[in-house]
Amino acid sequence: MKIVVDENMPYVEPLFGALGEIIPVNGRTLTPEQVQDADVLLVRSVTRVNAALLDANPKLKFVGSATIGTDHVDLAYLAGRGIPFSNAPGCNATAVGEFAFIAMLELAARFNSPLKGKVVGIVGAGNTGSATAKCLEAYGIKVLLNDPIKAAEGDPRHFVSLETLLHQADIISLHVPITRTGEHKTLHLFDEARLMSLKPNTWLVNCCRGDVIDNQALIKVKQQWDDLKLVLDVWEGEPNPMPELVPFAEFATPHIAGYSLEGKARGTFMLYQKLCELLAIPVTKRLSELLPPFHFKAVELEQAPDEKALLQLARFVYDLRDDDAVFRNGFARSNGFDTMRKNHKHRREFSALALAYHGQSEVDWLSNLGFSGVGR
Ligand SMILES: NC(=O)c1ccc[n+]([C@@H]2O[C@H](COP(=O)([O-])OP(=O)(O)OC[C@H]3O[C@@H](n4cnc5c(N)ncnc54)[C@H](O)[C@@H]3O)[C@@H](O)[C@H]2O)c1
Ligand SMILES: O=C(O)[C@H](O)[C@H](O)COP(=O)(O)O
Repeated sequence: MKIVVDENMPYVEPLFGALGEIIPVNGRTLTPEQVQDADVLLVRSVTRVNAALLDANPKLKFVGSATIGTDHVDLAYLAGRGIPFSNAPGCNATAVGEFAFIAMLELAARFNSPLKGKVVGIVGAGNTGSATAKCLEAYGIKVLLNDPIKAAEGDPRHFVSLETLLHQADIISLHVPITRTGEHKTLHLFDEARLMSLKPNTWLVNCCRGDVIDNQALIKVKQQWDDLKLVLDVWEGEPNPMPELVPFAEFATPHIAGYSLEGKARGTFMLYQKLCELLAIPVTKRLSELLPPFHFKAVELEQAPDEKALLQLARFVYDLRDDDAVFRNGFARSNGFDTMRKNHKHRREFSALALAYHGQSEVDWLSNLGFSGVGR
């Protein structure tokens, strides 16, 4: 069995090695010739999976994408040909939630304006939006959710309209898929008019898809309103973000919000499980076997952390400033965006860090935030 795999997908060898011959490829430049005799194709978000790529392959048995988003895959085409497809919903939700939360803590520290006491509006209350809300609520932050689709489906959580959210939230975090048609389309959901309607001193975090914000309009608005603070992980025109926009972002990163080691491992593992199911063979590998130990065994707390100490703890796990510095230095270089993504030193999730403390009940919220081993 020939398994053609994006070379940026970790843990392929230990999971798929026994199932067939693994052929690593550059996902961004993958050609029909490279995939014409594949039995299995495993991609990430940079590969357009469509008729142009696959028409020449008569034997494909499975396509997997180790991602949450599916906007790069022509699902109707695969269904029409009867080729099973699976993505990895939720695989990197914790990573994105923690990324957004850490970004808010970083902004709070940079502008000496505590996160505690602010209201955060989350647009899109699926896996990543809910993971962000979980972190914020664990820390005692009021969260407003906007998701007209979930609301209409009868999701029991309380939802507000986008207008209410824009009016009441101090921070807005975007967690919608990119959709270009329909009643709830998200393409340029944040267009010039909506950006102009943001409250003074709003913080806007985008780690879903670049074109959910009209980036040209964002530049225009930022030229007028310096008090709008931006965290941008995703960009219109990836892998070539608008160079004028980058200096306007407080934190700028190359679409790596979901790049925790745990998230990437979960993504590959979910595809392994799916292929085993399709081939009717047992799942013999375990996700926990894949992850290396974290370099800090445990951190002992003398007292329950205040916001400054919480940021220090978060930085043990992931220091966003490092990725921001690398991005500013490298995004404009030829192939810079993709090179940064390829070479990204995958960070860990809060769960990798154990915390030790005498008074368990005072720090229960740190367990809810995701740290492990809290209390002793
Ligand atoms: N930056 C990254 O590394 C990264 C990582 C993971 C996911 N993503 C992106 O984030 C997106 C969201 O991921 P997810 O796992 O939360 O997906 P999800 O499908 O679990 O949730 C998306 C939610 O958005 C809601 N929604 C759709 N249109 C909306 C609209 N117009 N207004 C408000 N809500 C709307 C849906 O009802 C759904 O609940 C993905 O599609 C992907 O594009 C980016
Ligand atoms: O949709 C997703 O899951 C994310 O955007 C994902 O993190 C993208 O990463 P990539 O597949 O491009 O490596």
